[in-house]
Amino acid sequence: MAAMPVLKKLENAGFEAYFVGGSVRDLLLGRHIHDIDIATSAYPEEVKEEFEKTIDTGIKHGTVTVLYNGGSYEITTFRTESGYQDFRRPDQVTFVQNLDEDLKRRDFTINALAMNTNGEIIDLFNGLKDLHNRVIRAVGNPEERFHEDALRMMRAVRFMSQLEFELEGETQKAIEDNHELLKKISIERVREEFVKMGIGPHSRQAFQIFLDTQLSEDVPDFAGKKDLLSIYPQLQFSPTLETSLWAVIIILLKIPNDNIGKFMRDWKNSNAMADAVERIVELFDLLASQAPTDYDLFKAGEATLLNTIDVAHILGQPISAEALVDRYDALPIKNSSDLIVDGRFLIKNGIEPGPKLGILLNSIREKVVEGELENSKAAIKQFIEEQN
Ligand SMILES: Nc1ccn([C@@H]2O[C@H](COP(=O)(O)OP(=O)(O)OP(=O)(O)O)[C@@H](O)[C@H]2O)c(=O)n1
Repeated sequence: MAAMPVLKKLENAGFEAYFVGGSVRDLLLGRHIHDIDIATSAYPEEVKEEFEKTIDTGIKHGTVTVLYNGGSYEITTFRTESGYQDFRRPDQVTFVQNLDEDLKRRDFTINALAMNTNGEIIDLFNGLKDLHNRVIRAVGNPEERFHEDALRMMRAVRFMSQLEFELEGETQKAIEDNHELLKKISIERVREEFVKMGIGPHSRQAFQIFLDTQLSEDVPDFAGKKDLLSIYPQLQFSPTLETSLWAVIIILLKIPNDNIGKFMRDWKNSNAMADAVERIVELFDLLASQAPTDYDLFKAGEATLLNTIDVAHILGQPISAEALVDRYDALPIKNSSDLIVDGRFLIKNGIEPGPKLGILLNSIREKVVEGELENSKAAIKQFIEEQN
């Protein structure tokens, strides 16, 4: 790891230092590491003495950002948090001289792992076992962890979705019992976790837990809308882009067109995001008003990065995967680039490369566009054989 020299530098200066949190978890899962957090026994002033380029990111909370060898590292003094205010951020930070106390204050076992300069993992709460079994479990008493920071309940469902993990029973129960604490959390912080959940690979499963635990009832705009939102976990495929996620949510919640801008602003989205989402919703409105063909659904899916089946589902015209696959081959084409075959297909079917091939391909395209020939490999193959 290119970050190792940073740990070694702190160690050489006589301090303890460990990689902690998400980077250790993601390293062990083989995931991309985007932020490297380091916990150390050194106080912020001592960290600053060791490195030339530093930024006082959160000096009161013990965090200094260090720029070293082209990388950026958040170095935080071992700490516990005591006296939480409004179930939000720690009110008071107490620096401690050992790693154990620091790890104890963390949210989930898989986020409470540390790694030292020898690459050894410090695992006080069986985080490795939970990583292996793909489980999100609160460190220690889940109620306490959620009272310290209620956002952690959203983080639980976000990690489920992002990492494709299950939620451990006691942790889930504590969310069910304490979901109302989420009301205290700012929409900006909720938004960040909601979006990560919504575009993660396991978002439908996580969304189901978001609804089942009643967390959704404590989120503005979602309260009392469980019935409408319950379509989301039934989608065949989940959004991979923020714009698609918001469009799906707005369509499911039946937000009137005039209110989309306000809804997007209330959720602290940018104007560009709001505009993009409005365009997607307009497309859905258009389709809903004109009995769309399979082709329209397919193209709308392409435009919104959703699955054709989901586009149909969201429009209230459910179609099964089997039915769609049966009809897929026969989709009429409206655009020449949608032809199901190309020159290589003609060559494979006995047409010599050359001008004749080009002419034949053009005439196939014209016939398909005119609806005289089915856009399927079988029909086109038969047509080629008839021409030869
Ligand atoms: N409400 C929170 C937020 C963070 N943490 C701890 O601080 C670490 C870093 O937090 P953060 O950067 O927000 O999340 P990551 O776990 O690193 O995940 P990612 O960066 O992938 O979002 C977490 O791993 C966890 O140990 C916590 O205990 N409670």
